Parts: sequence; structure tokens; C-alpha cells
Amino acid sequence: MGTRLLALDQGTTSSRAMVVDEDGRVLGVGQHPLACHYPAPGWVEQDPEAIWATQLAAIRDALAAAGVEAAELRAIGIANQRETTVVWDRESGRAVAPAVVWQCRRSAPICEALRAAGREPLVRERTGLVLDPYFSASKLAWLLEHVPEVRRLADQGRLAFGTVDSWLLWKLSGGAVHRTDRTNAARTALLDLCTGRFDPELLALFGVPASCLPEVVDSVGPLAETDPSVLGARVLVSGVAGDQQAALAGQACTEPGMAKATYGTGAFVLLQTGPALPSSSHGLLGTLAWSLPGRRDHALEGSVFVAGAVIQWLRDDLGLLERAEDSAPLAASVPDSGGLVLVPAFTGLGAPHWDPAARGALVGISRGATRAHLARAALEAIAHQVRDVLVAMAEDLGGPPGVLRVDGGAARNDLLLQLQADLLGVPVERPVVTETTALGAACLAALGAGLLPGPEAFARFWRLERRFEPTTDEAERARAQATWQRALGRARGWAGPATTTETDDNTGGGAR
Ligand SMILES: Nc1ncnc2c1ncn2[C@@H]1O[C@H](COP(=O)(O)OP(=O)(O)O)[C@@H](O)[C@H]1O
Ligand SMILES: O=P(O)(O)OC[C@H](O)CO
Repeated sequence: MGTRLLALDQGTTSSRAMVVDEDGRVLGVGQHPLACHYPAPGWVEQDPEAIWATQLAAIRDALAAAGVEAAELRAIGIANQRETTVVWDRESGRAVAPAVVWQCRRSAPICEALRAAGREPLVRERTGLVLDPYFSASKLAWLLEHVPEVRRLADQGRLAFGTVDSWLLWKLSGGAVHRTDRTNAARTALLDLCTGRFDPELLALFGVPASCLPEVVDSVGPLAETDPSVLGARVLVSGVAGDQQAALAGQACTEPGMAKATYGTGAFVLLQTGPALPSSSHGLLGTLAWSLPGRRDHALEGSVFVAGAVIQWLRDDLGLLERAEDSAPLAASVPDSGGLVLVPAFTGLGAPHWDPAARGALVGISRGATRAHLARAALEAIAHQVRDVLVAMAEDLGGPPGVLRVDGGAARNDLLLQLQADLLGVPVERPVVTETTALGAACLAALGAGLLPGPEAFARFWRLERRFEPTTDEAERARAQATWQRALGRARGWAGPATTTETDDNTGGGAR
């Protein structure tokens, strides 16, 4: 039997696992859905034990589908939803609070207080991020402040904090390893992007005790070994990265200037910048692409909080669709959205607007509006949000990337990708394997196990399936953009103080 790698993709809506061979050929997959809970407006939680149980079940299914025993695996790679904050008791190994999901806005008041105290520049300069409840630090601060058991364990030095990669490493290793890869650590708002270490001043700012932190390690190397009681064998974990960074690897965006967009629950655009530390004056994030021994590559990122999730909302909450894939034919049954504009700011707005108080808006409704128009407006909204990020990137870099590589669940939607190319005026390329995140985790695992010479070799796994060419001119794009900006103005600040003034100017400025 040739080399077998196991790639884990622990996402917001499901836990997936994939067995691949040394050429990135998929031999077996497993997938188990994962529930989100919404206990209050703007709050999003998950059960940490369910994260682990669904991931383990997906691993078992993938191994069975591939006809592979754990003992035959050369290595494991992990990609995970980022920022989501898990806390557990080191002694019992038990999670002691719900996982506070990346989309959750509960810690907005903590960020607001720090902003009012003038601390935002410190966070921005040191971490590359903005001061927003999206990132783990304020979520952890909230848990320490509001959950007595979390505080008590922290005071006793028994509290362990981790993003989902740490939680999975802890579980896979039977509690032997409390580590995080540097790309995940870069999303906590506690890591100094320059030194690659947790920063004491940031820890003090958010009131986080150093004793609860995981050890920060590279994205590749001998990161952990599975406990035999978990999979029935000791297996090396040799690659770990946040899912968007893993997708950047799976899309083989290894040269500076190459960009990808992943359309999952949210949409995440990352542009490779190489060893240079990226900075943005248009509301984008500076982040790590991957951390290798002796080399750190970086990326500019624009994070959109609601993308595929708006299709889920149409399906599960409004009952307008039976399946997510029905959105394409339904939207294609009308030539345009009939004037409807949907701004799906259900959990605020991410890049480049950074408005935690924004909420969803549906404007331009006329008597002739149908569910087909709404489905089309939903797809347009995904494409507009990604365009806003690409416009900000073009402003930061002096021009847009020449092509956008796409992946993720919603990238299966041909109409969405054509709308995207038309709004951007840039070709959009979809690879054969759209499970790019898992593929990227496998690439990192292969690199960490010494099977690949360097990231440049990731290109070996990438093959084009379809290219979507733009069919619009600049004037059409400008008109569509102007309408979208007006609708954005209606959504912004909605959940904030009633005095918030509405503005049609939402483009520049970036992070406040
Ligand atoms: N054909 C489709 N058209 C539009 N959206 C889709 C389609 N298929 C799946 N989705 C959306 O994609 C998301 C799932 O993508 P996935 O990459 O699995 O997400 P995640 O990694 O966030 O769990 C869901 O929000 C779903 O609504
Ligand atoms: O699980 P996904 O694909 O929605 O990704 C979530 C992101 O990592 C959040 O930053």
C-alpha cells in the first residue's frame, strides 16, 4: 500500500475527514453535521464535546470508506474553524463552557470598552487584526468574567484555553498535548505577529492568565501523536492550520499576489504576501499563511461573516428551499433580483466594514418580489461582500489579483461564481477538488512528514475544473456596486444606539 494521509476539516457546519494518497487523490471521506446554538440575539455557541464526537465519527467513516486502518496512516493533518474558543479543565479533560463560536458577538461590549480606552491601535499594530468580538481574546475574557467555574479553574491554574485545533490535538493525544499552531494563534488577538509569540501586554489587556495558554508551534512538524485508545494506533500529527490558511495551501497560492476565496458558512479571501508582514489601511487583516521551521509566510485577509449561511437561512428558517443547491436554479429562473437587495449582516459586518452593530436588511421590496428574486439577492449579497474585500485589497496593493481561486461548499454554485466574476471583472477559477481545505491539511501533513520539499510543491495537487470569465463592463459593475452600498448604509449600526447616523459611504476607512 502507498502513502496514506488523513486530513481533518473541522468546520462550522460539519466535521469532515478525508483519506488521500501521496498524489492528493481522495480515497475516502466522512462527514458529520455539527449544530450551532443561538441562545440570544448575536450569540453563537457549539458544544465542544459534539465538535470532538462528530470529528471522531467522521474520521472513522473516512477510514472505513477508504478501507484503511489507522495503523496504515503515514500522518494526520488538521484544518479547523478558527477563533472559536474552547475552555476545559486540565485535570478532568472536560470542557467547562460552551464553545464561543467565531461568529458570536457577545463580547462586543468588552471590545467597545477597550476601544473607548484607546487600546485599539495596540491590538492592530501588534496582531494585524482589528478590535472585534470575532477574535478569541475577547471571547475568553467574556468566559472568565461570566462563567464562575472558568474563573475558579483559572485561579487554580487548571484552566486550559484553546482554539479548535488545540481542542482536537488535546483529544487526539489523550490529553498529552496542549498546543496550537501559529496560524490559529494569530487569530486570538493575543499573538504578536512579528515575534510569533503570545504577547504579555495583550494578555494583560484582555485579562488572560498565561497559565491557560497552549504552547505555540509551527504548522508542520512532529506536532503530536494520537493516543492508541483513540484510533487504535499511534499516528503522527504533522500538519495543523486554520481552515482558511489550509485552503490557501490547498489552492496552491504560494506566490505573493495569489488569492483564494472560500465560500463556506462565511467567505474568506486570503492573498499570499510571502515573508513580508502585511498591513492594510482599508480594513483588512494581516495574518499568517503558514509557519514553517525557520520561515513564516503571511497573508492579507478579508473575512465575511455570512456567506453560505444566508442560503442555510433561506432553507432552514424561511423554508424557501429544500436543499442549498436548489438556490442556483431558483435564482436563475429570474433575470435579476427585481430590485431586491439583501444585506445578510446577521452577526454584524466583518471586513472591510467591521461593524458589530450592523444587522440584516432587505430593501427594495416591490409587490412583484418572489422567492426567486430573494434567492438571487442572497447569491448577489455573497458576491458583493467578497467584492468589497477585493476592492479593499486592490486599494492596499495598487491593483486586484489577476484571478480569484474559489472553493468551499457554496463554490459548487455556478451562478454564484458567474455573478462573482461579473461583479469583480476578474476571472474566477474552481479546482477539481473543492474540498480544498482538507486537501490543504493533507499538503501540510505531507510537508511535516517530509514527503514534500516545500510549499511550492502544493501546486502538484491543484487542477483547474472550470474558469468563469467576466461578462460585464465597468459601468454595469459601478451601478451594481452603488446600489449595494446604499443598502449597506441601511444595515449599518442597526443594533447600536438609536442616534447612529445612517451613511451611504461604507467603502473606505476600514477598521475604526
Ligand atoms: N449549491 C450551493 N449554493 C449555495 N450555497 C451552498 C451550496 N451548497 C452548500 N452551500 C452553503 O455552503 C455552506 C457549507 O459549506 P462548507 O464549506 O461545508 O461550510 P463550513 O466549512 O463553514 O462548514 C452552507 O452554509 C450551505 O448553505
Ligand atoms: O468553518 P468555516 O469554513 O465557516 O470557517 C470559519 C473560519 O475559520 C472563521 O474564521
